[in-house]
Amino acid sequence: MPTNKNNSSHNGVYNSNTSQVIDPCVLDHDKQKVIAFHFAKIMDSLGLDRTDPSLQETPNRVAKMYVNEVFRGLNENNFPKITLFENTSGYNEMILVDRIALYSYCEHHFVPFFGEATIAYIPNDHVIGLSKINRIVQFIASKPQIQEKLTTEIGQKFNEILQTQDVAVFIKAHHLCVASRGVEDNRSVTRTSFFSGKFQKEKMKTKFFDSMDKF
Ligand SMILES: Nc1nc2c(ncn2[C@@H]2O[C@H](COP(=O)(O)OP(=O)(O)OP(=O)(O)O)[C@@H](O)[C@H]2O)c(=O)[nH]1
Ligand SMILES: [Zn+2]
Repeated sequence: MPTNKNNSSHNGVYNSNTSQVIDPCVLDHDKQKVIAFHFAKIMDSLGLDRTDPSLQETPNRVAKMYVNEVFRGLNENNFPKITLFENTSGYNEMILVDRIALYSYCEHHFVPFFGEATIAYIPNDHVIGLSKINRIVQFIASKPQIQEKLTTEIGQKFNEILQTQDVAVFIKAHHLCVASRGVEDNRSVTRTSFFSGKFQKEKMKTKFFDSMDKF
């Protein structure tokens, strides 16, 4: 264990700027500070020298990344602003958005899984702004989970927002917990899908898969 003047052995919140440990009761609302404190402990347990200038800010950096970025989907207040338009043209065919970049985290190992999502729906009274589809997918992906749950949650969220049962979701992802450790298979890909309403019919599933970009 390295010796460290920033002392992680106290039961409190670590502040790398002041090198002080703060009573956690004072700041228990502040997730970032609590996470930084505990991440500093993890680093100490691994024998990392947190006095190294390159590592000094790592606990705060990781905490900021967890709360504001990669796990922002845990806080519903971060849900993106949604723009719906009246379906004035009476469009009643499938709308499909393909190749949506997706980054999530495996809840078992806390390492990323990433890939692409395809979303399709048949509108009722409203259509959604296209970029909002990407934003919703990215928001729901931004938390620790398994791919199956992510797929279902995205499908159900679009059912709710678009007020239509006719939704399909397909996700293709690489899991770093499979690729970079454990079985160390960096070739295998996991595919999951969600079908509701008309998309449960074989004909619509075929249409959905035929419309997807094959590359
Ligand atoms: N179904 C499902 N499993 C996942 C997902 N992400 C990771 N896993 C699996 O979760 C399992 C956790 O298994 P454990 O045996 O508890 O963990 P482990 O000892 O690290 O297992 P290995 O990865 O086989 O080394 C592993 O088989 C992972 O591949 C996911 O999105 N869906
Ligand atoms: Zn995993």
